[in-house]
Amino acid sequence: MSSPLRLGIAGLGTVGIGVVKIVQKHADLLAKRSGRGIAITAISARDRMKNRDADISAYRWEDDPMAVAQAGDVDLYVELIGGDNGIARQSIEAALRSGKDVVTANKALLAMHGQELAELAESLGRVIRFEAAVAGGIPVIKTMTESLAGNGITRVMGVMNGTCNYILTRMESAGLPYEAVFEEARQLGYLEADPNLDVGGIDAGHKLAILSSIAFGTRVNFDAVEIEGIERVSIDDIRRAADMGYRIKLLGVAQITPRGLEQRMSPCLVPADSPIGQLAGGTNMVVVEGDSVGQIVLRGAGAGEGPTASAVMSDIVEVARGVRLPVFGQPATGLEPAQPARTAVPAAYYMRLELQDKPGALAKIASVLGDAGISIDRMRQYGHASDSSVPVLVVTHKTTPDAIDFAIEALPRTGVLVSDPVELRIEEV
Ligand SMILES: NC(=O)C1=CN([C@@H]2O[C@H](COP(=O)(O)OP(=O)(O)OC[C@H]3O[C@@H](n4cnc5c(N)ncnc54)[C@H](OP(=O)(O)O)[C@@H]3O)[C@@H](O)[C@H]2O)C=CC1
Ligand SMILES: N[C@@H](CCO)C(=O)O
Repeated sequence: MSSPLRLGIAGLGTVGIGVVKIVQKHADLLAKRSGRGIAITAISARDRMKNRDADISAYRWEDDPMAVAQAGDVDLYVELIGGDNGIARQSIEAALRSGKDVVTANKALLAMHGQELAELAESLGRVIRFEAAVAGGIPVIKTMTESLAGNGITRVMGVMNGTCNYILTRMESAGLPYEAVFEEARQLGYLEADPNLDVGGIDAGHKLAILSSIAFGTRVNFDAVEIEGIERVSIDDIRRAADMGYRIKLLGVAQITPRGLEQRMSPCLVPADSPIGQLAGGTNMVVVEGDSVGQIVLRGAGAGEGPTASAVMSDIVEVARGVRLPVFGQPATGLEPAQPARTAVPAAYYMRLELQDKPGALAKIASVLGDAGISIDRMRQYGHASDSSVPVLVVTHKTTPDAIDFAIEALPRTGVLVSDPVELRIEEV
């Protein structure tokens, strides 16, 4: 057997300690599968005195991750600190320049600076692997770069933020408003330190931008992702959508169109009986469509110690085996800058309107939709919300986002709405 692969791990939080535990628990199995031992030599985190839930006394402690990144007795630098810049980025660059390969779970960093890092790594003959960065334990990066390498990818979509999926499914099952479930998620420790990364759709947008790059051979471009979070999803919409056979999911969709690359992360309605509609709690799902393979559906835990460390370990074993792949599946210098395109693919839409209960109100709504070129598929009026208002639901036939924008702007001018109209795209999944 060749000499062991020596790891330097920076970041000993949820994921870092998970990796330490697997290295310790499965030393023999990992050595057999890799053809060489896997040994931790150096570690770093902020607080040396913290109880780590694993015995780390055998490893050399460094206060500064840069010392791990540049250590002579480290072959592979495992960055599990996080953050889209700062020490995570500096230490990865230092490790590459010191002749080390890198494994990371850092989706924010890859979404923001993936292209520069990939070019640096490849110019130095190094690899960066990041299976854990998208959908935690689900092996989507390897599936796309390796197993689907023979396919033209036509569409990638999925639910890629477990916290948002937990909030949305819990709102429905418990009949609780968004604010109450958000607080519950905070108590359970599901939210990122900055909760807006989760509920604002940013974390999921990072993941979608990474997948787009691999799928379409384009430079990762997070700024071009159209993002809307789940904050405006109300319990009313969840109930009404359910009545009509739908569930609301924070859904990411990326596809190449003749106008350019569409990437959007937004709350959408999906059929309740579809695989995505059935996805409950913190679970993730990624759907990839290829021109030869058809549709692939991957489902599993998108976060947490075990699942995320499992994905990190798969990268470590890949490096130990001597597998060397370009960061985004093809040489970084050959990745095309994609023309960003605003979503224009037509879809059906759900609209919830709170109307004054008076003669002619519905006719005015129908007239605005007609003027916008929107055809109504289904319309349902509910019991009175108050003495003077009534909720009306509309499901449109397929129409364009531009037509919907036109209608949403025009509807308040009818003078029959008692609150702002709500519209959500219905995605075919
Ligand atoms: N948690 C999850 O389920 C998932 C996480 N990820 C990604 O994995 C990475 C790690 O996440 P996670 O383990 O949850 O994060 P944690 O917050 O649990 O851990 C972060 C670790 O980094 C250490 N750290 C922070 N700043 C510094 C610094 N300046 N110098 C040295 N060490 C530092 C912390 O030290 P100390 O412990 O002393 O405070 C801690 O050990 C992130 O990129 C995250 O996005 C990806 C998928 C899922
Ligand atoms: N905050 C993320 C963690 C995993 O990336 C989520 O909820 O999915």
